[in-house]
Amino acid sequence: MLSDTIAAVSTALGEGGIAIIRVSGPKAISEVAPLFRSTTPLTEVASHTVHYGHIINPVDGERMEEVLVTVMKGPRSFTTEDVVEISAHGGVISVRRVMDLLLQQDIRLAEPGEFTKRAFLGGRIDLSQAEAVIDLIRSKSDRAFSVALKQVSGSLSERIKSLRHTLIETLAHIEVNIDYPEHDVEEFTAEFIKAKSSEVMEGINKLLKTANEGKILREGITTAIVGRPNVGKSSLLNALARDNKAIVTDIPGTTRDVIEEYVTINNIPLKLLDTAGIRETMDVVEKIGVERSKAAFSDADLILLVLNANEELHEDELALMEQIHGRQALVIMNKMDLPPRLDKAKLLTFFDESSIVPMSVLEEEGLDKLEEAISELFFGGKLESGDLTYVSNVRHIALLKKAYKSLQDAYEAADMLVPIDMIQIDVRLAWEQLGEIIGDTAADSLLDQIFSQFCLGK
Ligand SMILES: Nc1nc2c(c(=O)[nH]1)N(C=O)[C@@H](CNc1ccc(C(=O)N[C@@H](CCC(=O)O)C(=O)O)cc1)CN2
Ligand SMILES: Nc1nc2c(ncn2[C@@H]2O[C@H](COP(=O)(O)OP(=O)(O)OP(=O)(O)O)[C@@H](O)[C@H]2O)c(=O)[nH]1
Ligand SMILES: [Mg+2]
Repeated sequence: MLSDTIAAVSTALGEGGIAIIRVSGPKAISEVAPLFRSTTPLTEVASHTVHYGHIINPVDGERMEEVLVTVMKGPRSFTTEDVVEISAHGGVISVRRVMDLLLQQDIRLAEPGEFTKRAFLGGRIDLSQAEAVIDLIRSKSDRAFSVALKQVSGSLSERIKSLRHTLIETLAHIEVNIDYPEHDVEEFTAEFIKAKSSEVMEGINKLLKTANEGKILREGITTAIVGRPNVGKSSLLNALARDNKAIVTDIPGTTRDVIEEYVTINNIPLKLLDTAGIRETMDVVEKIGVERSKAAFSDADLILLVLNANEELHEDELALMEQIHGRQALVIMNKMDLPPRLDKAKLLTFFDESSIVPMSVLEEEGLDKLEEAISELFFGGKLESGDLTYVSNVRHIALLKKAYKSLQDAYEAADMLVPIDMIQIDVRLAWEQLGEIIGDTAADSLLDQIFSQFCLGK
């Protein structure tokens, strides 16, 4: 199969130390060679070697950029094709000059994710490994990164393959029974199918159990800091982020827009949203801010309701507490450094003692208690340690659930001694659904959809 030769900038655009331009495809070496002047022509260098030289304009020989060029010959490369990487001086112009010349050769601009797609099509990685490459780039905490890195190396694929292996054995057994019914007793095959389906269902369940934690690791806990104006919401965001990201003043209504900040607490990634104080207002801008606060409030996985302990509860706060009912939430009694005026007994009609955290953000009191309460709320204090194999991708979760359902159908059919060839259909379906996770049985449209989520140059 002969594919196009593609090129893209693989480093972040903008000013930087070095920019890497990646070229992959059957003509990578022959098409870059005329643009590269060095002691050895590119067509003669050994694989996995680096060469100093200049990118030149092939028309007049003008030096366009000073570079290092790496050659990796397929199949021993990331894409499994011939790969040439050009390390240029970082910067917008340098990258443009090199890219312009490349695209005048028989080379086209790569689509987002196309290098990784080729690694997949070349059989170097399967689909779940390729998807983990996006997770690597997007991960927001060390642990999420470690989980993704393990999946890139094939941890989830191994599990899926082993489950599929069991299903193939089962299908083979069924096949024998259909072809040579005299060799087998139908009841015996039914028992065999039941045992094998249970075994695989158990394996699927084990993976699905990691989904919740996996999703949190991957996406972080969306945490909305809400409350009335001036209670100290922005101060809290700054304290948790250990940064002065949000503007803090003693003027109620300071925060107008939702401010986002990623923090990790005991290895749990949190996407913190500081919101405008919720109140009735005539100010047009503040009004929009309050609407956004309410939207953030409804979407959040965790709500941090901030109260001013120096004031009595306001009716707006009572209304908020009503709405919080049934959600994951903590109440922060802020400004404990001031004389207490808030009636804690009233809070206890809405919340457990353990969900109420007294603090003084100003004096940095109680921050550790809040961090403890958050990790306690989500993982009983700690993330499961040890095994880093998680399913976190919604596509994988949906397919695991489908496969589980198919096997449940197979199990029940076997239990009722339904004709074997009917049961075979369900087992085969489960095998295909699991296969879709690793891309063994995936449609082109699915591949396009997955790889288009990547950045350009990946
Ligand atoms: N410059 C550069 N850095 C990079 C990448 C890249 O493509 N280029 N990667 C990509 O995104 C990641 C590294 N991943 C890679 C994985 C496999 C191969 C590779 O060439 N594998 C061959 C040869 C292995 C060997 O010689 O032992 C193979 O598996 O056959 C390269 C990079 C991160 N850093
Ligand atoms: N005494 C005391 N003052 C605090 C404390 N936390 C915050 N403040 C002060 O309260 C005022 C309001 O703080 P912000 O963090 O801007 O409050 P906010 O809830 O974000 O206010 P809006 O954005 O207007 O909704 C500032 O003057 C802070 O310095 C605290 O623990 N004790
Ligand atoms: Mg604020």
